[in-house]
Amino acid sequence: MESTTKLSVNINKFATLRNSRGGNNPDVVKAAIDAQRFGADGVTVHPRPDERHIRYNDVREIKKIITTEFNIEGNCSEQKFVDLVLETKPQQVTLVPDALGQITSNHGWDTITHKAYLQQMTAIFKAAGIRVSIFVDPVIEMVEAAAETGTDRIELYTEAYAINFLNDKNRAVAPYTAAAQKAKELGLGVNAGHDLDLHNLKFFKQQIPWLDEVSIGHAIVCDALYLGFQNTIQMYKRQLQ
Ligand SMILES: CC(=O)[C@@H](O)[C@H](O)COP(=O)(O)O
Ligand SMILES: NCC(=O)COP(=O)(O)O
Repeated sequence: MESTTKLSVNINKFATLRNSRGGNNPDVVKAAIDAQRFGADGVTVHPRPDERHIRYNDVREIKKIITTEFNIEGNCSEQKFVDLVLETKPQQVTLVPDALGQITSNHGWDTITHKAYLQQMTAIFKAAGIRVSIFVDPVIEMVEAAAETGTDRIELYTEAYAINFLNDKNRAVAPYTAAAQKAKELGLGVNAGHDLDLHNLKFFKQQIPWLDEVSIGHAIVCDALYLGFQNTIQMYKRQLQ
């Protein structure tokens, strides 16, 4: 039997648009409420220290209206991020090794080099009842070392898949199916995200039917400009069936 893959809608880009003009339009709390109303299985935010999109206070406000799953992504080397996660207690925290000022996420954790540190951080979040997911490239050794941190899940960084899908989808997905298979053998859940879209999502899910969750933001917001937010969310949900 195929498992259900959850769609968590990343609303960072609503905040980017709001911040470009000041004021509160679009309202990111409303975006989170509507995403859930329109069928999203969860809401993802990725606050960064410069608060250039989602602000720390947005996270507190969004937490109040979450009825599905709240996933907070970010770099746990920032104490402010750790404090925010422990204060707001989302269902899931995704640990992403972004450098300061990085335009968007561009690599996963080196779980071998940073294993002891990730063990320590994973234990802190799990003690607070928060599921932990570690953002990794689709490399078997990184998955194996992630499993030794005590994390519940990994999130596969899918930018390379999205780029290579356009040339050769089977070759593009091969490292991801291998990494996801290894994760499954090691008892880890598997999430995925970054540059997933209406073209490449269905094939990814077909190749990794046990995928637990995808978090998608940029493409959903771009598609919503033409197709509407509700319709877009429903279209993405159908790719995961
Ligand atoms: C971890 C990951 O791949 C996404 O969270 C990505 O970083 C989205 O963030 P931006 O919307 O800031 O690009
Ligand atoms: N974890 C990935 C995410 O939240 C959204 O990434 P993207 O769809 O904005 O590239």
